Amino acid sequence: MAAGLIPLAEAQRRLLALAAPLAGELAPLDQAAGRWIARDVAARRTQPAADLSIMDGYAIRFADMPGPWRVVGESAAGSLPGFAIQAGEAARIFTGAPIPTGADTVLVQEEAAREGDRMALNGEGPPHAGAHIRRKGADFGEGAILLHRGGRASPAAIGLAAAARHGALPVRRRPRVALISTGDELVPPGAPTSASQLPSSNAPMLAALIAASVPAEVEDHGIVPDDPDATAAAIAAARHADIIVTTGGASVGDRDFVRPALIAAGAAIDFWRIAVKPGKPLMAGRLGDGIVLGLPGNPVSAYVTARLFLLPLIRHLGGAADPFDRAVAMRLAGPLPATGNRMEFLRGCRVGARARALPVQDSAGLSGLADADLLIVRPAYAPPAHVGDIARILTIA
Ligand SMILES: Nc1nc2c(c(=O)[nH]1)N[C@H]1C(S)=C(S)[C@@H](COP(=O)(O)OP(=O)(O)OC[C@H]3O[C@@H](n4cnc5c(N)ncnc54)[C@H](O)[C@@H]3O)O[C@H]1N2
Ligand code: MOO
Repeated sequence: MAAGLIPLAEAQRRLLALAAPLAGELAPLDQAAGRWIARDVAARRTQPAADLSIMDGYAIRFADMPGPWRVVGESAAGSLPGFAIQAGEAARIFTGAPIPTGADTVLVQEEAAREGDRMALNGEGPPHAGAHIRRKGADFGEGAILLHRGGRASPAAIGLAAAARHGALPVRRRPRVALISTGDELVPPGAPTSASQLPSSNAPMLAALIAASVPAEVEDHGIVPDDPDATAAAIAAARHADIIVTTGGASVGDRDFVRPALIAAGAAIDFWRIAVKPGKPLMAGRLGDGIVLGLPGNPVSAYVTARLFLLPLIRHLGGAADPFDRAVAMRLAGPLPATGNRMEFLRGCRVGARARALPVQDSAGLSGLADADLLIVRPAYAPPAHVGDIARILTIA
């Protein structure tokens, strides 16, 4: 591996080792969605709570097939039938209604002919005893562990929690993320620019990436000029955050003030510079109770390192058991050159079921990043790849 550059997996491991998941709190279901479960959650009821009809029709005894039957009552969702059926009797029943005692099968109404309290078979009838009944406890029983610590409160998990009589869920606090953009050349998005200036695109891009991906409270601390005092002041103003993210000023130039400013503020830098392209000058460390993550200034480098480090760190602090994006395998639609001493993340597009790298791979090229719908992951020191070879892919939403 390249001298001094930390391999991706080691850097990711070291970053997550810098801090433990945040405290848990009980959040109402609408506040819990998308966050991670802080402790196992058990069902507070059995679902269904009784044997229920899956269809509109008649509750019967299968032994009485093929009828006819005398209809002796009705069962609708929301109340328990206060009667039982005997031999030769049926009960009108609706979807979701409890099965009366004595009945063991539901005959769907499309296969029944009714006249007054007489009902006869008008079709094939139920195939077996127990047909069209959802059994008590078929979904879950009271006391069963339904949601596990470290799992995500997905939309389905929120529905499951509600069904299990939980109005709130134990989840981790949302990480607070402070974004600091550094560079004399930067102006706020939308402001006029001269030939020596450019709009700061990293903070809005990162805020949007976080909003689309993970639960977090994001604060944009704006643009800081390339100046040691201004950089120190910006870091001091962001110290309450769980994660301070800087972009730019992370490389080796004389005007790269972020690392010295962090060290002066008391940060313990754990690593700097990784064997990843784009994204080499990534820096990570601890500052007080928080984590500082210095992303490169080049916008594509900032995006890629945010995907590889910032989102997993937010998930880790947020309590996720599995904080990393999973790569999927796809065949290549075009050849790729050999790689050098860094692992590469190439911007690419789907071509049918295959992946093709875009022709220009500039780490400042936002139009290419916006066109891309995937990143092709290439190991360091890989030989050229050919059409049809299998590659690892990270998707871009
Ligand atoms: N002699 C060397 N020079 C460079 C090296 C190196 O190893 N030796 N590494 C290069 C690599 S790789 C990268 S990536 C860049 C990253 O450097 P920095 O993180 O210090 O970033 P800056 O120099 O401040 O900016 C780089 C580039 O990105 C633009 N930028 C910065 N912030 C923003 C923003 N918020 N929005 C939009 N664009 C931004 C900035 O204007 C620069 O053009 O260093 C190489 N150099
Ligand atoms: O690490 Mo840099 O992002 O390759 O341009």
